[in-house]
Amino acid sequence: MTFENLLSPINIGTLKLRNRVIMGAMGCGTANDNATVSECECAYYAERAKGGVGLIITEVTRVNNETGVMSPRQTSAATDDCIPGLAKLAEAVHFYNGAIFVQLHHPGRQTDNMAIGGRATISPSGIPSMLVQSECREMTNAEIKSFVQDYVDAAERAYKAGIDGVELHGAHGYMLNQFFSPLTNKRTDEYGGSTENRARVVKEIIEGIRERVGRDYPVTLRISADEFLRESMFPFQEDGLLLDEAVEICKYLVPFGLDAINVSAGIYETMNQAWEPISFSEGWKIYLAEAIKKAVDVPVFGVGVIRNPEFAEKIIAEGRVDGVTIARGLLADPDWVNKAAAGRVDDIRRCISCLNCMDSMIINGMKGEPFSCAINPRAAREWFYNDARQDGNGRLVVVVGAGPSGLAAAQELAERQFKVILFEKSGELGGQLCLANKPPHKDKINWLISYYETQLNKLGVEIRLNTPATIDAIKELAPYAVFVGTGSESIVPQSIKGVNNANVCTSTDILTGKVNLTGKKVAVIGSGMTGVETAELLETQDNEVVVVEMADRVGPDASWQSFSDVQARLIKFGTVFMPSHKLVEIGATAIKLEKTSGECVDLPVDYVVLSLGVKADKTLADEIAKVFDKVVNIGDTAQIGRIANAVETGYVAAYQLA
Ligand SMILES: Cc1cc2nc3c(=O)[nH]c(=O)nc-3n(C[C@H](O)[C@H](O)[C@H](O)COP(=O)(O)OP(=O)(O)OC[C@H]3O[C@@H](n4cnc5c(N)ncnc54)[C@H](O)[C@@H]3O)c2cc1C
Ligand SMILES: Cc1cc2nc3c(=O)[nH]c(=O)nc-3n(C[C@H](O)[C@H](O)[C@H](O)COP(=O)(O)O)c2cc1C
Ligand code: SF4
Repeated sequence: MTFENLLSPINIGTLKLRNRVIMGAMGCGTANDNATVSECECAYYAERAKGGVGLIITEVTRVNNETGVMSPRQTSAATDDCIPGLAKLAEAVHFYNGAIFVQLHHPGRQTDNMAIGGRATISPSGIPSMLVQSECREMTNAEIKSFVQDYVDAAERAYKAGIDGVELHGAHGYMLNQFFSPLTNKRTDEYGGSTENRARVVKEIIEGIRERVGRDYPVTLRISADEFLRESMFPFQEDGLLLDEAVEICKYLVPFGLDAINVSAGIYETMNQAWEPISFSEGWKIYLAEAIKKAVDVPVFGVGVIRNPEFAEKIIAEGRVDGVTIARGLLADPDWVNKAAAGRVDDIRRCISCLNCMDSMIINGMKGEPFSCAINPRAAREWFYNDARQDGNGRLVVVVGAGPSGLAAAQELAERQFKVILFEKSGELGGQLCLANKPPHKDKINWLISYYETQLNKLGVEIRLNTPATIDAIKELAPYAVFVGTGSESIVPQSIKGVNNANVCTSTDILTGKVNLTGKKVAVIGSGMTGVETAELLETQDNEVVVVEMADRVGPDASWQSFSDVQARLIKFGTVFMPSHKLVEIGATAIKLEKTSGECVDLPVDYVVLSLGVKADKTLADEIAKVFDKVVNIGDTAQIGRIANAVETGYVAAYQLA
């Protein structure tokens, strides 16, 4: 397939893009402490420009440093001292013939009071976000006029810096979205009421920018064309902004000087519709962009789980959208466009929608560190891992274990031109990925397994399947270094009476199909991601499932988005959740659970599935460490974690091998 539509140029106003792929904005947390653009940020975006993307949209960029702050190392365009950094960024992207817009943003009510110096957040009607729950107050009419000027001033700074255009962030429940939406805008002045009044603030921003920098400077709008409140786990009593009205807003605003529309969906309380967990299918919300495209005469871009060039090509060829916006796909693989153009589709490392990037944006953000990608350890770290050395000189490295840590290590070592022999005791690559792909809706995990399989074969890694590594076998090879990624195994606490009974197994047994249950009443013990995903598989196999959790809430350590996605489906199945209950004894027909109060209850069940986490078996690792000089433990063998930990430890150790 040649992707002739996807790779054909398109104009956004006066700006000609080299193809129809836009990199969607992602909060990356790579700016300097004073919110100016850093070298790390330039390298991160430059890598995507080098990878061939048509247009890059930066992360949410502040237009106001007082009420408009979201996170510590977020880029700002709110003051003139930001102009030199933005100019450097423009240069870095232009060097690779790319184009870049700054996404101008104000969070309104969707930020923490502490992030804005303890102030109340501001929004059109002072209604607090149910998710963020920050104190919030209504903006005065004068404040709105000043806010418009903030946007105009920031756009002028981008213009002066040589940035190619600006995207007004009117999506995802932030300030401009708060003005658009009848949920958050109950004003009775000229900025509230009718659709036009609710869009007025953006009209004034566009007019102000046009007055300042002329008609030719590209200005686009990102809009959540449906807030999906009906899908929320929060108790909304109204519909918020729906597609029909979003279409009207776009029709109304375009004539004031918008050059393109970038269509997304969702607000914080419906963030699974904004940045989707693994269960959402490719391009599921493209129909929103399609509807807007029918109503306006400027290019319209659609977003959401676009992972394959074939899919992107198809929706453009069918005239549903003018181009695609890809966010996480370009985080996971900055060379997505170049690989598609070269017909190397199999080489694309497709994003698996695990949302580690979003979780890390929040957690790392608090520590002042950039976000990260579970499967691309260089993402937002291109500045640090910038040395593509080929210095292995054929020296032999043995990698033990073909889980994600071993696979990532083998790939980097082979790229450095070490000779790699990979021992795997099972008959397939992937380690626990071959369990992670079994629950419903998790087939994207297979993309990662096949990516590594393709890469390792191309790189000439010698893969020895069905071959447990032994000290003797490794000794015979006299390796320069040994990497040990033997993973982990399920925890089965012997302190629980009856844990070895015939009616007890682990989630691994269910996922591998070693134990097949149907028509049974099953207690899944432990409500981490593996527990609830196993529960879902059991529900699809016609079992009646109870999830038992010792902590006072289910999914205590799980990522909220991914967990709530599975939980919502389990609720529909009728799964019962029992937090604050600790398993103490297993009998043939019932289990004994201890409540936080110390009281014990009996729960009749046929079968018990333990999902109590994993522990590393380091026996082999310890033996290897005694015999060989250069030994590195990676993945769960080094530290129990998830894919992100496995891939990062494998890659970094291979990158650093001296
Ligand atoms: C059901 C389930 C779902 C999951 N879902 C997710 C998810 O959605 N997202 C996420 O981030 N993480 C998920 N995880 C966790 C993730 O899969 C693990 O964190 C990751 O696989 C750990 O990688 P690893 O390389 O350290 O070890 P493993 O994946 O455990 O791989 C170790 C490999 O070493 C091999 N091995 C062991 N001993 C030897 C030996 N002596 N010789 C040769 N080979 C040996 C094993 O056969 C295995 O293939 C899930 C885990 C499970 C069980
Ligand atoms: C970590 C992360 C940060 C994001 N930050 C922004 C942002 O700053 N501005 C924005 O408009 N959208 C943001 N988004 C949404 C993405 O631009 C995109 O719309 C969404 O992830 C769905 O598209 P994808 O499947 O191609 O990633 C973010 C998404 C993620 C995962
Ligand atoms: S962290 Fe996960 S969701 Fe985010 S870009 Fe990487 S693979 Fe995709």
